[in-house]
Amino acid sequence: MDRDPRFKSGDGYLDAVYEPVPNSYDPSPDLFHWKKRHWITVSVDTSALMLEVWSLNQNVLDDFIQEAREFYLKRSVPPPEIIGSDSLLVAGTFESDDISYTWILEYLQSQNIMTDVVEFNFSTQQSAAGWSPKGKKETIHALPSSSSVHRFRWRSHWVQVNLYRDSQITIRFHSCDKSVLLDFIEAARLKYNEAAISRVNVHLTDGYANWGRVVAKSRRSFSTLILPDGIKETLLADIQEFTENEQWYAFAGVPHRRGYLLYGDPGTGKSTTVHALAGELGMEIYFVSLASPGVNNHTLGELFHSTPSHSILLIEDIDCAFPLRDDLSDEVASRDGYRETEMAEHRSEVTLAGLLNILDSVVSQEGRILIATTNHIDQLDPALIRPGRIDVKIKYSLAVDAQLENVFHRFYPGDKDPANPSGVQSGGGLTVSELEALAHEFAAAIPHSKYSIAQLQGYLLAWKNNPRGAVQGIPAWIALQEMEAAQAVRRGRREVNPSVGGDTADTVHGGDD
Ligand SMILES: Nc1ncnc2c1ncn2[C@@H]1O[C@H](COP(=O)(O)OP(=O)(O)OP(=O)(O)O)[C@@H](O)[C@H]1O
Repeated sequence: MDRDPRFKSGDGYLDAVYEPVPNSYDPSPDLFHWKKRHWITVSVDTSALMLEVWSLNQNVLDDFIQEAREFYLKRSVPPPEIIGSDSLLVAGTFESDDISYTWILEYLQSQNIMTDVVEFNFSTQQSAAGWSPKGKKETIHALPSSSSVHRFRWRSHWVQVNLYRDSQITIRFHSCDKSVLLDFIEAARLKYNEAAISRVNVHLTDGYANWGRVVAKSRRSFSTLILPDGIKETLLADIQEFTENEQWYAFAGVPHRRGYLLYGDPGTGKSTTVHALAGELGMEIYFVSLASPGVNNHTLGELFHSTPSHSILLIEDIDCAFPLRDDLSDEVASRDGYRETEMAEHRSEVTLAGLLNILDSVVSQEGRILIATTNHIDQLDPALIRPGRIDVKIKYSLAVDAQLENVFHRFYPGDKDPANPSGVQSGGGLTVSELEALAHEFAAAIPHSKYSIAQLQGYLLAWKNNPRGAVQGIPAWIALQEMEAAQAVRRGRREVNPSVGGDTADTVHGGDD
């Protein structure tokens, strides 16, 4: 008897289909009493199973199949391994160069499956993905080695996971309902975002135009950023305003993109700002260095294109990428011989024209936030930093008054400071007003606009828990800095002109007169 399928596939499982019995079918049947009411014979051969219900009521067979189906759905034994991809079951593949791979990997990790795995690949690379020894700080993490297969129950469905080492995950559901797969992906994405609240993910390029490895860094509080008043608040508000006003951009016919340039002396907090901003805004950082091998106009275009919106594309030290003009002229080169050598070392395959094209390109993601950093804004071509490409420029300077006091307070917050609930670094047993006075003294003893926060932090690290010592040690430290700076200048001169050799060279010059 050939009948239309009767069972609905709302749960995603295949419908039961009634087929005519083949002529050659002749297995020896088994008879059993179902529900103490109906006799059923079952005949099984290698390819088919035939049921005969000893009743004139056709519903008995339907009921029996329905019950078998429910039994199958609820069973605790995993279904057989699914091999190949020609099955009717719904499947999804996640490649390691896409962020969804990380969502799925971390989600699988959180589901506490793969307990039967005995072969691992270990890595000490910083990452949130992978299995770490329980209770230990994540210094090492493991992934099941190549081609492992795992089956587990997710919500009411059986799932099969094929993990191909570091490159691909395939998920197959024992269902043909696509929405189950989409629900699974959404659950993984939400879980990932939840966990990301305490960290910032930095995506790095794999050298072949793809975003590859993800480095998870712990989130840096915005309050630890020490900048002159108003700078960080203004920057944060500007980005928030940008992300919330997509419709305005569409209405005004302006591409929904924004570029920021953070420029200024080394160690003044440019990279730290990007890191803290990403944490504050719940965004991920996509980091590319234009001077990296393999990064050229083509690969950079691809990377721009595949950077998701609502994330930060960070280009650090953008000036290292190319000389002032693509054709570095003699005039520019001779202006600063030292710089010429530095540029030759870092010469990028990305050209200025190429970068301008990419920045303006229509294939660039909408909602893109680009942040570039440089120590040498004067080396950048004006075309690169015109509005539309770079909309906001922020200067980072060496530490001034308020910053000096601020960095001191960060190191010695005082035991009772509410901003220091952990009490990690104390105020050395001093009262809040004593620490205030020392912070003033510290700021007064250091010349303004001469040292970076990074330098000062380096100094203060040597005086952990000893704020008085830190203030008293300042004159000696400054003397040391000045001596080192003078030596560096002499070394720089020698590199440009080897005939100039510190004290000896001065004497030679003296002889020339
Ligand atoms: N303004 C700042 N606020 C808080 N920490 C800072 C600040 N400036 C520097 N630091 C500290 O100094 C270190 C170096 O800072 P960062 O890398 O952000 O400097 P940078 O301006 O990006 O330097 P470069 O131009 O050399 O890349 C970081 O560890 C950071 O903690």
